[in-house]
Amino acid sequence: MRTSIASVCLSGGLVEKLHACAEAGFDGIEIMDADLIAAYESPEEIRALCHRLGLTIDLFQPFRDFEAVDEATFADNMRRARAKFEVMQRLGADMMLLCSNVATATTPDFDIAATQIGALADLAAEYGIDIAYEALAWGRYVSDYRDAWDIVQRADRANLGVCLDSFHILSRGHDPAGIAEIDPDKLFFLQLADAPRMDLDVLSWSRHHRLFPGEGDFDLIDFLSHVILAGYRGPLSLEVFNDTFRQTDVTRTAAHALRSLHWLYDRTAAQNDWTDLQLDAPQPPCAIDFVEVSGEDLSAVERTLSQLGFTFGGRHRTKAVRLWEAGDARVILNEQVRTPGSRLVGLGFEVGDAAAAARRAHAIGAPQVFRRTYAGDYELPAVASPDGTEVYWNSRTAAESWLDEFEGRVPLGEDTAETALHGVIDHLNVAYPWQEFDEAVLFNTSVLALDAEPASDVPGPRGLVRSQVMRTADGAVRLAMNLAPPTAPELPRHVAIRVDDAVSAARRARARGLAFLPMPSNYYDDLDARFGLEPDFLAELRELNLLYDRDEQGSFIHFYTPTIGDIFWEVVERRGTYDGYGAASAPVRLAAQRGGPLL
Ligand SMILES: O=C(O)c1ccc(O)c(O)c1
Ligand SMILES: [Mg+2]
Repeated sequence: MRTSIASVCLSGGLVEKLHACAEAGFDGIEIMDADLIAAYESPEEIRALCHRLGLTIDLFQPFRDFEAVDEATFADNMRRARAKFEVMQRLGADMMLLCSNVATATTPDFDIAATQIGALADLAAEYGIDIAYEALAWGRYVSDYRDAWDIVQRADRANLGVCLDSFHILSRGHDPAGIAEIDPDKLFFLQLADAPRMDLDVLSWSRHHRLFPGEGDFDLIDFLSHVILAGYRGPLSLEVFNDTFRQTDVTRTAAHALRSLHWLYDRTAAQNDWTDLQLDAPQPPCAIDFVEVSGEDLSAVERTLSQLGFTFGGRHRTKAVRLWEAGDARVILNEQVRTPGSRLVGLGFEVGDAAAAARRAHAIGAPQVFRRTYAGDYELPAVASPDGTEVYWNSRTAAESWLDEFEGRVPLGEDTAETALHGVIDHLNVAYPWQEFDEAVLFNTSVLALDAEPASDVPGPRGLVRSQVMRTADGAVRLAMNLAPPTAPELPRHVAIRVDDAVSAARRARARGLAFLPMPSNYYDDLDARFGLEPDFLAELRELNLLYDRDEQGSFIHFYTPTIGDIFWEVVERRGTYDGYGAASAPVRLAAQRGGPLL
């Protein structure tokens, strides 16, 4: 599989973009005319640079508003075309993308369009150039790839074919099954982009909101299957118009872009049982094994954990690292760093095959993390997520476990076993700055093998907070992602522990002196209005600062600790088959965290 990327996906000048693409490992590039026009380097210099970097120029694009026009416009369009063919010849580019006319077309007659495009192809042939005709979703008379193919057939030139772009096809809901009808020799080029489902005019949607594969809602695995089964053998090229990616670090975006293609190709090959599969199978995690918090002095975190009912799980035999446990919820406190505060820096997953998970992650391009280990320590393979959080995998068994590295654990006595907190890590909640969010979604899909739930917007005191949960199908692992508002890029992270009885857990925590995040009294009046709760139950919720939600599947009781450093803790109880996160209470919680009387 050859990989390519349109220069429009990246930020900066053309030379910078070419360097970033080569460094990331792309095979080729689509050069956007606008990027060339704005460059001080001549076409010959760009050609030489691409050659030196080992990049092929797979496409020169776009050429616009050409076909189905009146005679005078046609003559001028041919003059324009000749000028661009001359530039392409100097560049050494041998395929031009022709977009369907969105502005100047005056006739819906496909024969006229075909005659004019045929003349363009004949002119291109003089320069040894191929024309790939693409139906833009908002084209005036041609907005469906099947119509573009119709016109290409009518024109019938050897150097004329179609360019398929997943955005234009899937945004309009056109069935990709029709790709099988196209002569494979006429499948000249393929552009791939994902996008979130949106209720927006298709032009704005395309120009601002395209995403890399795996980050949006399109079924690109199905789409790519159709294209490859139809016989396409050209490069897989990314064409993602997105305001964020055009403002972020070009090297990082290029690397991230290539990961999205590797992921897409791997999943498509796996779905079709193609035997040239090179990557290990994804390893969806079975559970969150631990979270790791670091800081030079974590005594305040330790106090909160102990008030919550966590018990001391031992001291690492060689490092300044301690373990706290609440049943199967494990927190590692790492004081080996010299940074103040406390940060959630790592998490561990239990998986079927940790080595396979790590091999796959590295093949997709996730950066490996090396941790200093000592003789007898377990080697947990790990990668760094885009925000720097370290993710560890382990196929822990009763016989062999990193837990054995901890000494001095306090066994639970008869009395403490009764009152200690006992649970599992239900979910983590992490906020991302706007420029890192989509990259994090792709990481969670491609490297961690999690699936995205539909995104939603939660009203917070500083505006809507985009919220997206990524999880395993069985819900055993859930990562809740928030898009931090630009004014608060460092929103605290939180860890939610699931227990069987959150009310008792809250009572015991309060008896141990835990300060809860206080909820406004109005919140409880509203709960009563919404749910008509038993007076005693409502009083208990109010007394303990508990939050509550209910839907057809069940109910949800939970509470929060105040924030320490940039982390806080949540205790949750899911009743029935409740599967949410108490979204209706989130605005109140966010407001309480910002202005609550104890903070
Ligand atoms: O938005 C556009 O104009 C545009 C241009 C070229 C493309 O390949 C495309 O998909 C869209
Ligand atoms: Mg396109």
